[in-house]
Amino acid sequence: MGTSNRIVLPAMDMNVSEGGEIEQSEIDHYAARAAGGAGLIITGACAIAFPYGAASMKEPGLSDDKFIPGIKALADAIHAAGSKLCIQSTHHGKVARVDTANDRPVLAPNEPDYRYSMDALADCTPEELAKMGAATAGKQTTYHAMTKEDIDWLITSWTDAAERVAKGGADAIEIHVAHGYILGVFLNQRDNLRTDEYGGSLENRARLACQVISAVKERVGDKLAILVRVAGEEYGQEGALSLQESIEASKLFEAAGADAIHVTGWGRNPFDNFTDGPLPNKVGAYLENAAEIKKHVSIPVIAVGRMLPEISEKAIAENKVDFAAMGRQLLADPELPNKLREGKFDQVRPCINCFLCVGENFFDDTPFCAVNPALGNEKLLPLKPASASKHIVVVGSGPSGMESARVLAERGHRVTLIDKADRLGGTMWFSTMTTPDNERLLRWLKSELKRLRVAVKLNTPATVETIRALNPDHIIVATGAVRPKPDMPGGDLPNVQTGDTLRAMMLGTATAAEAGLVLSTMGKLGRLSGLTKSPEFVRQFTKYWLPMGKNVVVIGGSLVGLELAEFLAERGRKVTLVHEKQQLGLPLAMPRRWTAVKDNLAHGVQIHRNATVDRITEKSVEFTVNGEAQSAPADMVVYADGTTAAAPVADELRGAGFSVDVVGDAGAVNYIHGAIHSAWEATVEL
Ligand SMILES: Cc1cc2nc3c(=O)[nH]c(=O)nc-3n(C[C@H](O)[C@H](O)[C@H](O)COP(=O)(O)O)c2cc1C
Ligand code: SF4
Repeated sequence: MGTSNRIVLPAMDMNVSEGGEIEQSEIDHYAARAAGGAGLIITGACAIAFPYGAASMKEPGLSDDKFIPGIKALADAIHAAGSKLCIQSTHHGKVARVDTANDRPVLAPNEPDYRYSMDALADCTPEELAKMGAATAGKQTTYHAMTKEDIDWLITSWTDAAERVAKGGADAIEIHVAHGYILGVFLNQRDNLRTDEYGGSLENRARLACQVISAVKERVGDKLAILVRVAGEEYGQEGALSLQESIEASKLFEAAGADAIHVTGWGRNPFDNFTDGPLPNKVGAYLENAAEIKKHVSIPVIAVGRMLPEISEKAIAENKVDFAAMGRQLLADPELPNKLREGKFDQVRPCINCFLCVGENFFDDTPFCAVNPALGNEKLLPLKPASASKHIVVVGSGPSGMESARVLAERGHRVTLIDKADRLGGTMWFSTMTTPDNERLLRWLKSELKRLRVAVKLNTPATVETIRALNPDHIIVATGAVRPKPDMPGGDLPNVQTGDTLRAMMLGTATAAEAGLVLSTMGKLGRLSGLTKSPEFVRQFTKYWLPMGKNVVVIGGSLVGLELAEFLAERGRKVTLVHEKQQLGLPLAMPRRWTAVKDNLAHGVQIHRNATVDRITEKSVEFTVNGEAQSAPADMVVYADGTTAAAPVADELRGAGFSVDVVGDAGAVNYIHGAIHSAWEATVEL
């Protein structure tokens, strides 16, 4: 059931519209978010001049009447679900990869003089680089400085596109004046070096956007509301669009006929600044900019950028902004608005800010979601009840075990979840310390297990006897990976920890809260005199944190090692990261990987790539890079490599005659995304 409310689905391209035609799976995707209660659905970018100015050949087109039936089918589905439809309209300008792919010069105000650093690409695999460049392989982007005729063509194309949007029965059109697309590039003094009436002053730079807005208003203003998407600020380069300029531009857009301003953000370098904008790491990242713009216009303002429900509600109640757009959160849980309306806050599946969805955009691929396997496959929802209810035992309470238990219980099976540890969460519990967003997922999974009355038995190792006593019809083994000590000279020294021993150390005697306290206060002891009075804190601190010493060497710079290195360095340790490959941070999504590498360097982590460890001593790690022997001081060594899938218990149980499936890292190491997806696949039809 859709409804009128202040929650907006912002544009997120699905990359499925082959040849510009809106696909049924895309309609299902948006309709699910409308049925989930979002008041307004904004489509992903649609190309006004498709295929010209498109980012990909899978972007919906608005350039021909043949696209109107697709818009109509989408509008009907959204309206049937009780929501409103807005089509985002764009010309991608300098990021129009389709133009480069077809040897067409891309439109620009002028030949750009700004080239960004490509250093981050050193952390992409050859496969990723090939996929990223697939459409434009071997092609050189050339630019065409727009003439007055090109400008007239653009305005006409935009108004014709808007007319098709209106004929398709949509309620609104969003005109994109941000994210490095053509109108955003004209607005920016670093990109726009023109000396005619379209360059120079802010009024001149905003002229093209204003002309598009007023031409669209004149043609279809009685049928469509006009939203304008603008960056409240651009990050990563001095002299790029400032908040003050954005305020002035928004006033001009209002005067030109805009009915609402949608405030986003933009990082100037897609490799260095992507997690500043357009996809922020920070909660409520653009809210203050949106609030500031709202003070200067009289039309509604939409804020986006990790607008979590709690901050959205407050911001709207305080009249700071009028609407909250929630992108990734609605990918993770399309039912979020309905759940909030019904007071089921605990039931909202959280986005863990992993950037995997948008990572696919770099490859012109369809986004998938780490925590919502039904994204792009909405027909699978709601979950179908099991044809016969069985008793299923799930072994292991990491994300794959908990997700298996959740799906099975939701489908009507009787589920018992056992774990040898004394708490739920497996390695995810540990990862919540370095990656706090994972804590939200853990909390949600726990509360779902409670709601669905899954029987949880902790301190219960899976042996043939314990399982036999439970008498299950089927078993899901989700025991996670193993992390052996390093097989190298000195690998068994007491100063060497693996993910498993570190976890066991924390699990052994600390409660989650205590361990979290110890870790989160590392290095800040002097400022925490109140806490140091707690005997438990002193005990934990003395036992775990002090012996770690000042110098820590992390061996292995994949996902875990990279995040752990930053975590320790942030808390005052002198960290050296020794990594055997070139690319750091695999398999983190590229934008998050790039940021993590940058943050490690900013925190002073000494990074050695392509390094082979020769031996570990009680005080150092000796390694070789390009034939040169090197040494790093080490009071403690954390071995973050060598994670291996293994499920010996599955073989044992199969040998005893049980029916068994293996999910998560026990079957194939793929972290939270792999854990959730493999659990879903094993259970959605069981
Ligand atoms: C997979 C994906 C695709 C996106 N595609 C677009 C797009 O086509 N046009 C656009 O203006 N923004 C796009 N965005 C940015 C979102 O509209 C939104 O501004 C951003 O995700 C920040 O909001 P959030 O933190 O709520 O996700 C995309 C984001 C994601 C995650
Ligand atoms: S893939 Fe990750 S960032 Fe994207 S919506 Fe899902 S959980 Fe959030």
